[in-house]
Amino acid sequence: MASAEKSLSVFSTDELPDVSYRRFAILVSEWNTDVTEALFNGAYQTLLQHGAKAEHIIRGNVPGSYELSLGAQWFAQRDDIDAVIALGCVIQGETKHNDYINHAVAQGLTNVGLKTGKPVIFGVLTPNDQQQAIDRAGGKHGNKGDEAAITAIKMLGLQQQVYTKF
Ligand SMILES: Nc1c(NC[C@H](O)[C@H](O)[C@H](O)CO)[nH]c(=O)[nH]c1=O
Ligand SMILES: CC(=O)[C@@H](O)COP(=O)(O)O
Repeated sequence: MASAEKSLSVFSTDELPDVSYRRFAILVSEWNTDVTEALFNGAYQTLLQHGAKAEHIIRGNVPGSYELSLGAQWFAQRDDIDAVIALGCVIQGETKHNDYINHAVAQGLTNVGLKTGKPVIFGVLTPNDQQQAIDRAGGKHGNKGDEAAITAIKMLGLQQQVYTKF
């Protein structure tokens, strides 16, 4: 289902876990900052709205989305971080550079999650143009930052369920 058919900011909040004690890292790419700041604000506010504490949320900036994977690994390896949200915006350019970035960061973030066993959320927009990015960072299709925050919360709930013995 394309974002155009489903708002990135509309989701079921039934059965969300208590995250008042959970600690989150939010990584933000410094490319396309008008977009990534909107993604950050969406993610940050959504975490607060669903029970996370401001003092339990740490922000880190990376030069570009390609660096999100290493930044995520550094945070995810910390004992006091429960989940990492990686935010970026890679707009298609004239060459295939965006493809290489997107594939690298998608695989890189996946690998960090699998290696650490912690939720590492892919909050990277990969639009064809600036308008598509704006539409997904608080525009007509919602905010992928909101979606990334809810995804982190839901995965922590699943983790708690899985590791709670009968
Ligand atoms: N063109 C975009 C980039 N490019 C920079 C890379 O992410 C990386 O920082 C560089 O290749 C050095 O390793 N990054 C974005 O996040 N968005 C873009 O549109
Ligand atoms: C992916 C980007 O937008 C940036 O690296 C510039 O890309 P290009 O050189 O292909 O226009």
